[in-house]
Amino acid sequence: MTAQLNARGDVAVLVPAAGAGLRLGPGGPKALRLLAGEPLLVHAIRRIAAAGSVRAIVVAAPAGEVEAVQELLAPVAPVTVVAGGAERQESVSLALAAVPAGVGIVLVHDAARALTPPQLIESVAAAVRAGHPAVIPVLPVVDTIKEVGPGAAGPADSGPPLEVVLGTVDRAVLRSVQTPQGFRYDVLAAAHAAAADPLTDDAGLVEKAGVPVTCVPGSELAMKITRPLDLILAEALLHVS
Ligand SMILES: Nc1ccn([C@@H]2O[C@H](COP(=O)(O)OP(=O)(O)OP(=O)(O)O)[C@@H](O)[C@H]2O)c(=O)n1
Ligand SMILES: C[C@](O)(CO)[C@H](O)COP(=O)(O)O
Repeated sequence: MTAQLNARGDVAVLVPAAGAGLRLGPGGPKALRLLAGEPLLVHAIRRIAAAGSVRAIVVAAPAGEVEAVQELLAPVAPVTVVAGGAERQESVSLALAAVPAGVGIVLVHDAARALTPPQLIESVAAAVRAGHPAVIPVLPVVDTIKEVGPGAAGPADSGPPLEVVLGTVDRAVLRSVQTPQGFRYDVLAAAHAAAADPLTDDAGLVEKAGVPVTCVPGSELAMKITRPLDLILAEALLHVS
């Protein structure tokens, strides 16, 4: 059944879904790869549409797949589909240009975080609504983190030189960053308009503009499906998400 979005909602969600998924290996664009028989993008859109504040969804699809993605998502939820760009940041900018007038809050959410619960979408939106201009979900870093550099070359037949440790970073002040990342519409639009070099996330652009970015607790279910093992983990998580 097609989900209905909330016509009185104040949130638009941009879904960058145009990546190749090189780290996942061969098999076509990542957003269209199957998880339990359905494309990752379908899993992601279903969960976004279940978040009660969402009024509009704009998907940035791989350039050659716009019509196919429109057909794929039509039975899932009402979405606008645009062609994405060569970099994630460009895909987000192109989707931002298609946001309907009057939306106050924009969330940017990776299709690759396909199992993100609607509650996380709502908690990010609520923090923006409460007055924070930019909000990101984060998790603590669970491994010990080392700074490394190139080591000295070993014996001629021992392969490339191994890295050496330069120091141990204080992980207590580090966070692993997820999506959805939420912004006041004007803050995100200004940050993208001023963007020079591509960055890996939208909060990075907003930081550069000097706007404070606030953290809320993330979710293990919002893991990014990046490498082949992640697909296996995601399949195991489906019954709890
Ligand atoms: N040109 C791009 C690159 C990425 N993305 C999207 O940004 C999200 C996060 O990117 P990532 O997981 O790094 O995806 P890929 O770029 O596809 O992965 P890889 O680097 O392994 O190719 C994904 O939903 C991806 O589809 C996008 O819309 N447009
Ligand atoms: C936006 C993001 O998901 C935050 O963790 C991430 O930066 C996406 O891109 P990456 O190239 O996989 O870092």
